Amino acid sequence: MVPVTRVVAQGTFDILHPGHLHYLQEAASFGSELHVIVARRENVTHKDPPIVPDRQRATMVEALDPVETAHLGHTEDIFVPIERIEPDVIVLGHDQHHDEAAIADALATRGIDCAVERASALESSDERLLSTGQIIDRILETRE
Ligand SMILES: Cc1cc2nc3c(=O)[nH]c(=O)nc-3n(C[C@H](O)[C@H](O)[C@H](O)COP(=O)(O)O)c2cc1C
Ligand SMILES: Nc1ncnc2c1ncn2[C@@H]1O[C@H](COP(=O)(O)OP(=O)(O)OP(=O)(O)O)[C@@H](O)[C@H]1O
Repeated sequence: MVPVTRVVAQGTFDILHPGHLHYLQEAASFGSELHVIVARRENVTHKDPPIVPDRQRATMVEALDPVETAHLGHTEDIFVPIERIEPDVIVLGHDQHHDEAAIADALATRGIDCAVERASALESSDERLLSTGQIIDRILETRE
C-alpha cells in the first residue's frame, strides 16, 4: 500500500482566481492529500480584510479539484491545525510573508517533523492576471 503523504497549503482565498488554483495544484503535487487552512478574517491583518465570510471561503476552496479538505484556521494559534493534520510538507505561497526558517524552527520546537517548501508564481502572458485585491479595485473603478 502506498503511504499517504499529507500536504498543507494556506491563505485567505477571498474571491478565487487562477493564481490560487496554480498554488493549490502545485502544493498538491508535493504529496497525495492536500489540506488547506483558510485564514480567519480576524487574522488577516497585513492587508484589507476579506469580503467573503470565513466558512464561504472554505467551502469554495474545498470544491477545487486538487483539494482533499479545507480547514478553517484557528483563531489564536496557527500551529493548532498543523498539529491536528500532521502534514509531511507545508507549502508556502510564492509571495507569502512567512519565513521558511522561522516556521521550520517553530515546528521543531513543537516536535512536528514536517518539511517547509515554497511554491512558484503564476504569471499570465496573454492577459493580466488579477489578484483578489486587483479584482476588488477593478470593481470599485468600473461599477457605480
Ligand atoms: C503554517 C501556517 C499555518 C497557518 N494557520 C492559520 C490558522 O490556523 N488560522 C489563521 O487564521 N491563519 C493561519 N495562517 C495564516 C494565514 O493562512 C496566512 O498566512 C495569512 O493570512 C496570509 O495569507 P495570504 O497569503 O492570503 O495573504 C497560517 C499560516 C501558516 C504559514
Ligand atoms: N498569481 C499567483 N501565483 C501563484 N500563487 C498565487 C498567486 N496569487 C495568489 N497566490 C497564492 O494563493 C494564496 C492565497 O493568496 P491570497 O488569498 O492572498 O490571494 P491574492 O490574490 O494574492 O490576494 P491579494 O490581492 O488580496 O493580496 C497565497 O499563498 C498566494 O501566494
